[in-house]
This record gives sequence, C-alpha cells and structure tokens, in this order.
Amino acid sequence: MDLSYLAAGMDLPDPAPDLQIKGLTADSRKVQPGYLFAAFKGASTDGTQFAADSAAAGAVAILCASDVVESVRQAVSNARVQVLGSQEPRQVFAKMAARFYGAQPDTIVAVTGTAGKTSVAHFVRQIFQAAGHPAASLGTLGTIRPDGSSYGGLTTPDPVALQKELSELQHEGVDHAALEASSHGLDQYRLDGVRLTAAAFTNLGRDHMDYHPTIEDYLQAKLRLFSELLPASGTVVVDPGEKYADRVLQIAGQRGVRVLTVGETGKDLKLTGLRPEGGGQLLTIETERGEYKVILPLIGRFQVSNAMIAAGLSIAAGIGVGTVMRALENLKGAPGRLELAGKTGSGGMVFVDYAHKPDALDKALAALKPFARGHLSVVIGAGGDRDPGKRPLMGEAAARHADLVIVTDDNPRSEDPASIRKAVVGGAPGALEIGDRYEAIAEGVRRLHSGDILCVAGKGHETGQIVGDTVIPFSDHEAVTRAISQLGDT
Ligand SMILES: CC(=O)N[C@H]1[C@@H](OP(=O)(O)OP(=O)(O)OC[C@H]2O[C@@H](n3ccc(=O)[nH]c3=O)[C@H](O)[C@@H]2O)O[C@H](CO)[C@@H](O)[C@@H]1O[C@H](C)C(=O)N[C@@H](C)C(=O)N[C@H](CCC(=O)O)C(=O)O
Ligand SMILES: Nc1ncnc2c1ncn2[C@@H]1O[C@H](COP(=O)(O)OP(=O)(O)OP(=O)(O)O)[C@@H](O)[C@H]1O
Ligand SMILES: N[C@H](CCC[C@H](N)C(=O)O)C(=O)O
Ligand SMILES: [Mg+2]
Repeated sequence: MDLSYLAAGMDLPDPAPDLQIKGLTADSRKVQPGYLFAAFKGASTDGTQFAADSAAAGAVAILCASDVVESVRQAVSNARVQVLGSQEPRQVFAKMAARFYGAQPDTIVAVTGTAGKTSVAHFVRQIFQAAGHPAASLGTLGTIRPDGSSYGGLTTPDPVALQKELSELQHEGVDHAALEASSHGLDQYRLDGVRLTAAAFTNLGRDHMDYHPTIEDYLQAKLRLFSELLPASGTVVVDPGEKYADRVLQIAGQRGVRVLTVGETGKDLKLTGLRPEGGGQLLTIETERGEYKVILPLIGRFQVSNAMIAAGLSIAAGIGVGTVMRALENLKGAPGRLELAGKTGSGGMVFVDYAHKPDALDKALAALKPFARGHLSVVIGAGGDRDPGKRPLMGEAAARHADLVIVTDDNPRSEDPASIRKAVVGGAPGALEIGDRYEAIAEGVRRLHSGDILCVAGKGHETGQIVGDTVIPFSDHEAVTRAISQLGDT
C-alpha cells in the first residue's frame, strides 16, 4: 500500500512518492522487509533505539516523534529509510493502521469507565445477536465472535492488532461490534481510527494510579473517547446520576453530539422501579415507546447499571426499543463477574468475581449481602506492579461488608507477595492471611455453613497466576470446584 495514501491529511511531511508499505508495527522484533516501523518512547523503553535494528530487518519507513527525527535519521544513515516525524506519532500510527486494514464492522460502539466495561460489551453483543446481527465484543475477555473466541492479553489491543481484528471480523460478516476502551488504550491512542457509532461512560473510581498521576489525568484519558474519538454524528450514552457524568455531558453539549441518558435520572431509559425477583431483578423502565417491565436474570445493583448502559448503546446503534427490552431478559453475565461457581453440600454458595479495585469490591459484596442468610466471607488479594494505594482500600471495602476476610495472593508479578498482603490486611485488621491462593479458597469453603456465601474476588475469568515472569496455571473456578470436592459432603 502506498505510503502517501496511508499518510494523507495527517500531521506529517510529504512522504516519498510510490513508497510501498507491506505492513506496519511498533515492535522492531516484528519488522519484515517493506514494513513501516513506529518508534515510540514507552513506559519502560525507548523504541527509537531499535531504529537501526528495524532498518536491518527491512523497514522502509520509520515514524517517530518530530523532536527525535534527526537522531533516528543518523541511526539509520546507511539505509534507504524514509523517516517521518509527527507531533502525535501514536495517533498518526493508529490512523495509518486503520487505513492499512481498511474494513471495520459497520456499527461499532465503545464503552469506557473504571468498572463494568467487560460486562457492558458482553451485554451489547448479546443484544445485537438477539436483534439478528452477527456480532462480536472485544476487550478483557479477548474477542468473542459468533463462531468462537480468542484471547488477546490487553483490554484494548494495540492499533495494529485491533485494526487487523476489526477487518477480519468485517470479512467474516460481523457487522456489529462492541469494544472496551481502557484508559491506557485511550491515552496511548490505540483506538484512534476506529469508526464509532456510539460511546458510553459507566463510572469513574480509583484505578491505575500507578499510570495516571492524578484522578483528573485518568478522567481526561477517558474523556478522549467523547471529545476526540466519537464523531459529531455519534451518540453519547451515560447515566447522569454517576459521578463525573456531568463532565461527559459537558463535552457532548459543547460538541452538539446527541445524548442518550439512562438510569434513575435518565430521560431516554428511565429506571422507575427496581426490586429483587427470584434469582434476578424486576426493572421498570420508561421509554419513549412506553413503560416496560423487564426481569433481568442477574443479581447486583451494578449489573442493572451495566444493563441500562448496554441497552442505551444498543438503541443508539439503531436497535428497536422493544427488541432491546426483550433481550435484557435473556442476558448472561460475563464469565467471572459475580458468577456462581459452586454450592457445598451443607448449603453454602461460592461466587467468583473480578473485583480488583475498591469500588468494584464494595459493589460486588453489597450485591451478594442480601443473598447471604448466614455469613458473608471474601477471599481477596491485590495485583503486584499495580497501584499500591488501592491495597488498604480494598481491605477496608472487604471488612465493611464481610464477616470474614481472607487475604491471599492475586498476581504478585515482580513484587514480594507478603508485603502486598500486609498492605491489604492494613485495611482489614483481623483478616485471616493465607498466601497460597488455593489454600485460602479451600479454607473459605471449609468454613461455609448453610445460608453462607463466599466471594472469591480479583481474578474472575483469569486462568493463570503471574508470579515473577512465570504464569502458573490457576483458575478460581477450578479451585472452588476442587475445594468443594475435598469436603466429602456433596
Ligand atoms: C504501560 C502500558 O500500557 N504499556 C503498553 C505499551 O507499552 P509501551 O509503549 O510503554 O512500551 P515499552 O515496553 O516501553 O516499549 C516502547 C516501544 O519500544 C518497542 N520495542 C521494545 C523492545 C524491542 O526490542 N523493540 C521495540 O520496538 C515497543 O514495542 C514499544 O512500542 O504498549 C504496548 C504495545 O501496545 C503494550 O503491550 C504495553 O502493555 C503492557 C504490557 C501492559 O501491561 N499494559 C497494561 C497496563 C494495559 O495496557 N492495561 C490496559 C487496561 C486494563 C484494564 O482494563 O484495567 C489494557 O487495555 O489492557
Ligand atoms: N457498573 C459497575 N459498578 C461498580 N462495580 C462494577 C460494575 N460493573 C462491574 N463491577 C465490578 O467490577 C468487576 C469487573 O467488572 P467488568 O469486568 O465488567 O469491568 P471492567 O471495567 O471491564 O474491568 P477491567 O478494567 O478490569 O477490565 C466485576 O466483577 C464487579 O465486581
Ligand atoms: N487489566 C487489569 C487486570 C487486573 C487483574 C488483577 N487480577 C491483577 O492482577 O491486579 C490490570 O492488568 O491491571
Ligand atoms: Mg474489562
């Protein structure tokens, strides 16, 4: 593909004519002859130091920041490589990737927020499917498509992987997709170039304070979705009752973008009634098409919020209100999000949940509490190499709701697991500390009596535990099943 086509209209000097680009990558190790290499300064290393390697591997063009063009040129001075400098090289790279791969599903919606992204994307995909559209969701669970799923690693993939995936989906006939927009992804311009129909905000709480210096910086990253990525013809979906929703609405107002509001104070999908109904919840929702009574087959107030946002996104994407309301009655929760993982012979229940931040833990335990006729207990840990400030706050959230808190290891990564546990216990004095995650879960299971509930939090769908650089196979679901089978009372 001609480089001048990929670069047209962007903040770049005119590239040499007729330079053909065979592929593009930001990783020098993936460069092949004819590729464009994007040399970025990253969080842990500086990609420009691999410029010479990329040229040796056959790169014909290098994209980099304007202020390093000269040093990159010198590094590749012996090779015939075109060096292009930009003020925003990551944004230019993402847009080039979009042009290179070209095709995307016709209708794409995106969701951002601290919690609920995976659940919302999972719900929107199910609603699209119920409306008869071949649909996919992309995010923490990887890509889930009509004929299977594939795991990617990041919530929002890098632009090349993302655009390649979107183009493959379109060629497979998938015309509707829902994506999770992580704050890292937005901050690093991974999603620029995705053609969005609608974008939603779920909520904002403490997260990623290791990456974003302040809450305002974190919010600003999320707001890019509404201020820069959603086209003026798109629709913003938000619950005005959520903290910081006013900032999203302000941007929509300034841009004159259509807004669809949901929730108790929402106008378009107004939640006027909510009560438990069997194993689910009965919602009364007022819409422009009249009032609907919907039985949502999920527990937890937060799932109501997620379902309302998902319904709003689906309507913004053109699905009829009646179809959306009917689809809510058949929603399945995302794997590992307040998922019933087992019952003991004595009548205790064990749930697996992905809460790994204070607000999420607070909401997840509050959701389970009404179902615990006896005690509520929780197994928690916190990930290593991630915001240390959240650790005591997670301990506090756990201690606020649970009768018994068992503190264990999550993914310690490069950190000393004992010091992570100590920080969590700091917020939950009196907690039981058991480092080995299986033993912690087994202890929680052994202590269950009739009517008790145990929540195993933090790892949800994950299938490995990251210790140092090694990923040890570990699944909370399997641990729960094994611990229950060891009881010998089933
Ligand atoms: C902090 C962060 O977000 N890092 C991501 C970022 O890396 P970076 O640009 O900082 O990369 P770096 O390692 O400093 O290297 C700089 C550049 O040199 C290049 N390089 C490096 C080595 C080499 O030999 N050759 C080479 O060209 C790298 O490809 C990179 O372009 O861009 C990389 C490529 O897209 C990502 O793989 C990497 O994700 C790391 C592994 C990560 O753990 N990210 C997490 C924190 C993340 O993004 N999480 C979010 C949010 C999750 C949530 O929902 O909470 C997500 O979307 O998953
Ligand atoms: N709307 C919500 N408000 C508060 N907590 C929520 C909400 N939705 C989900 N949670 C909690 O957060 C956990 C993760 O939910 P989900 O995977 O849907 O969010 P996410 O935004 O994709 O998270 P991540 O950024 O880690 O991928 C759930 O297991 C639950 O404990
Ligand atoms: N996308 C999140 C997932 C965290 C999951 C939790 N189990 C942990 O390891 O902290 C992250 O990488 O920060
Ligand atoms: Mg997610």
